[in-house]
Amino acid sequence: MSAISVQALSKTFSGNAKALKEISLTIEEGEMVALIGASGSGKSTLIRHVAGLVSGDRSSGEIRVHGNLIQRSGRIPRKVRQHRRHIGVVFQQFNLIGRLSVLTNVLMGVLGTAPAFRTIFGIFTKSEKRSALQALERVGIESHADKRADKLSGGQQQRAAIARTIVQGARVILADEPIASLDPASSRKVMDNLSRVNRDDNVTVLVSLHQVDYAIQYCPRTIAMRDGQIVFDGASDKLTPAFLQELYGAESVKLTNEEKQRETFAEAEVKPVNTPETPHGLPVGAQAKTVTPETQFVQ
Ligand SMILES: Nc1ncnc2c1ncn2[C@@H]1O[C@H](COP(=O)(O)OP(=O)(O)OP(=O)(O)O)[C@@H](O)[C@H]1O
Repeated sequence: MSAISVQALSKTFSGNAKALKEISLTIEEGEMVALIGASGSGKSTLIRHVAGLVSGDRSSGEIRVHGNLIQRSGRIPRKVRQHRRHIGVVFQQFNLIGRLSVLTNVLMGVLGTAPAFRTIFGIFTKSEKRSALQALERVGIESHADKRADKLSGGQQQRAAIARTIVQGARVILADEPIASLDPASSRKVMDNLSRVNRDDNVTVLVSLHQVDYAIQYCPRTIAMRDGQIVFDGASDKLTPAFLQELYGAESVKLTNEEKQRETFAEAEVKPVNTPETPHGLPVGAQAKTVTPETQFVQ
């Protein structure tokens, strides 16, 4: 049985052109797959549909995660809550509740398995706390357990979000641009953690990335999207410079000042990933777009 199966998924937002056009894909258990594509190509929309947060068009087929129906013909069944338990979601931002401790945020992973009153009042068992601490240890931030979540750096917050998926017991992690606003050193730590959970726990990971170099380094398989369609699905090392230039077009050279500064800073601090100079026609570690709050979905 596949970990993720998407059949003929289409999505039309009101007043907009189709964001997804008859997308079909299958991801097997234990795979780590990158989702790439220019801004607006449909990556976030696809991830949110797989997570069961958004429903597709009526004309759509179905989405299953580990055989469980997430949606069919644009309808999300009520039972989806049960199935979402096994799906960990990591977003670019807003992953944690800032005023709560890091440990409590990670303990939120037991939501769905513990009785509602316990999670509402923040009553967790010793063994739940122990497993949350162990998860924090696995992602290397156990010393921050008692801090307010909003006191952590962006990269540490992402690692806490990964720890939460571990506590949740997620069999699939959907990560939507988890490193888009991080410097290369933090990005690498987040990707290392995702990769470790994938390798050690056989958790399937689908991660959308703007940094093609990270996709190639961390994900054996890449799915590339353009205008709501899959235009490449295969081994990441088969991506060619010509294809990537075409995929990103002018975006590949459109770096903001902030990104340029981050790159300059990063070069001084750490060696970039895949050191060969722009092997895929993109600046090393560069983001192929500018992320703005407007590009985020409202949950
Ligand atoms: N809630 C929404 N309402 C209307 N249109 C939307 C909505 N969400 C996304 N879209 C549109 O759907 C298309 C795909 O957007 P999506 O955010 O999935 O792309 P993306 O590849 O994730 O881009 P980015 O990398 O900028 O996040 C875009 O044209 C976008 O404007």
